[in-house]
Amino acid sequence: MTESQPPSGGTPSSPQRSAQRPSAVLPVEVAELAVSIGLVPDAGAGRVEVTGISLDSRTVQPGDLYLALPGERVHGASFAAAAIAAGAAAVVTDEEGAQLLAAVPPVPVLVVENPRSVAGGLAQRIYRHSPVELFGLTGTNGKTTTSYLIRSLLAALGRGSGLIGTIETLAGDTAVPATLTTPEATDVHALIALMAEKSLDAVVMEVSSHALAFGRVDGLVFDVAGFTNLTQDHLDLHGTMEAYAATKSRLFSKAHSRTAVVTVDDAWGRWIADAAEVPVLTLQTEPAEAGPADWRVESAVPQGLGWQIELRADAAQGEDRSFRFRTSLPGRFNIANAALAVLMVFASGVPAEQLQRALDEQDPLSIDVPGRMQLIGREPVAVVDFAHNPDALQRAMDAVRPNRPGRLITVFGATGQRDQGKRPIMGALAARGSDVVIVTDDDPHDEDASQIREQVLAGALEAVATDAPDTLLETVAPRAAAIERAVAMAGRADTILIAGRGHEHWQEVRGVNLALDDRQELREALLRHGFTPEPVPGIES
Ligand SMILES: CC(=O)N[C@H]1[C@@H](OP(=O)(O)OP(=O)(O)OC[C@H]2O[C@@H](n3ccc(=O)[nH]c3=O)[C@H](O)[C@@H]2O)O[C@H](CO)[C@@H](O)[C@@H]1O[C@H](C)C(=O)N[C@@H](C)C(=O)N[C@H](CCC(=O)O)C(=O)O
Ligand SMILES: Nc1ncnc2c1ncn2[C@@H]1O[C@H](COP(=O)(O)OP(=O)(O)OP(=O)(O)O)[C@@H](O)[C@H]1O
Repeated sequence: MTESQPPSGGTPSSPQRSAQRPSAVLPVEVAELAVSIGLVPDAGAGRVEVTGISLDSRTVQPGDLYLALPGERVHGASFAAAAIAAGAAAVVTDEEGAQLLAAVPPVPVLVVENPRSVAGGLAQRIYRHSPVELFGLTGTNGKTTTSYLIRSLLAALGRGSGLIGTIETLAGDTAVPATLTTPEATDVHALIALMAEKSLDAVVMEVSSHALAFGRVDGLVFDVAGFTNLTQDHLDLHGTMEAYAATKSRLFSKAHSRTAVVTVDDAWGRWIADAAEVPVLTLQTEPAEAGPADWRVESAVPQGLGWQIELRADAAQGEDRSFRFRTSLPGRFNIANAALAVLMVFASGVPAEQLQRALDEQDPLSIDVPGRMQLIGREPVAVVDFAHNPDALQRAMDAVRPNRPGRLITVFGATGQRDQGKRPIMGALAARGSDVVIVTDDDPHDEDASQIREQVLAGALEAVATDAPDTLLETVAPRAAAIERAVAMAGRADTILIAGRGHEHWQEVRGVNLALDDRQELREALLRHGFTPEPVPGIES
């Protein structure tokens, strides 16, 4: 099965502010919603009904409840008039928002201390839906890959599932590019209701640490929650690794899950497993880290670009049980992703024999995941990968490093307005792990791109000055030109790794989304230099 169509099958473009909603929502009285958030409704509110909820005036539909949140940049109440003009039937805000509402608005206004904290509960009440099984994944790296693997495995078991994640939301035959990894609570509940309406059996979703910090999954209880790993990222939001881990661990509280599978290859995984309030199956995939675990990867033998894997239950589990399966995905880390996918589906209650049969007969873990270790060329080996934090970059380099004569040429940059501390670390890792490093732009957002490059380069230069003296460093600012440069210097025996943007079709520079797709650029550069690229699903040949 291949999932690498361009989202929506349409022309790749910037993500749209989309409001995917179920088609039929029974109206709910504002008075009932007011009571649910601890307010005493005034007399008029009972007669007003709502059929949807949005926290963005630009996605308000007639009959919506508009949730006016205090933002980092602006208060949502500034857009209440626009929301009401678009058909909002009522507004929920805080004291500050209420002050900002210009005249007396023509719709009921509910005032609460923290409107974000009521978003999930309100959305849940508005979009009541029939039950669907929920799989939720958290961790620094591997969420997207593992969620595609779970979805493919569920399909092999004859179960249709929707997907909510970094790349896109998939609801039946509809694919919409994502703006956030985990959408806001208002949109998450609408999406799940839409998927239930489409008679999907399950929803697989990525739960970012931002989602847990900002209540985006409030009101959701995952039947199976999964943890991949925790390494440095997002410290701009969390401050410390301890705070980052504590935020992740909220997924494993009784409020958010029923059962869990936790990868315990790193100490943070052990910490998450110990802190969990729900029953946990622990999974160990790195043989070197042998410690107690309910399940462990017994063997992983390279096969093609991927792996043949055996996953075995610890004897203490009572039964001699194992699963054998293949994945075509390269890189040692994909052993962990594949094993987690299998165990999460097993933990959902699928009988072991049925699961093994689906693994044997349909090879469901051999799929393409857009922009994740995607092979664009074989001679030179040319790979696009979404690695955008230190651990992912290290693992991506380890996965593609040539075991033959030939150099590793790594092209990457760092994103603006995110965890600045990781920039020099990634520069140093790249310099130590590659023969040539080309520092370029990623998503500078509103930051000065040249300063970001300098911070990356500072780490790389330090590594060259100390323990990587032979590594060649270059800076080529425009990303397309950096890819061209990498291909221009490559011979057939070399390997090119383009890290960072993966599946994305644009680059955000000062609020403007500029069209750019690493896979397309790399493909075209290979052709220009007389190499033969691989066909890439969703990318024009
Ligand atoms: C840091 C963060 O998460 N910020 C989120 C926050 O933005 P903000 O507080 O700056 O909002 P604002 O621009 O001040 O606007 C205030 C309010 O007015 C509303 N508004 C604004 C403009 C308008 O015309 N109409 C309108 O109604 C906004 O929807 C918002 O509710 O509230 C917004 C609306 O809900 C979010 O879109 C926004 O996410 C931004 C886009 C973002 O980039 N978040 C990233 C960091 C994020 O969440 N990433 C994670 C993890 C990714 C990973 O693992 O790599 C994710 O789950 O995607
Ligand atoms: N299990 C893993 N351990 C470490 N690195 C991984 C793992 N899985 C994937 N990676 C690396 O991380 C990159 C991102 O993978 P993926 O998109 O699956 O993770 P993610 O958690 O969804 O990340 P994000 O939330 O940033 O989208 C991959 O391109 C790869 O380089």
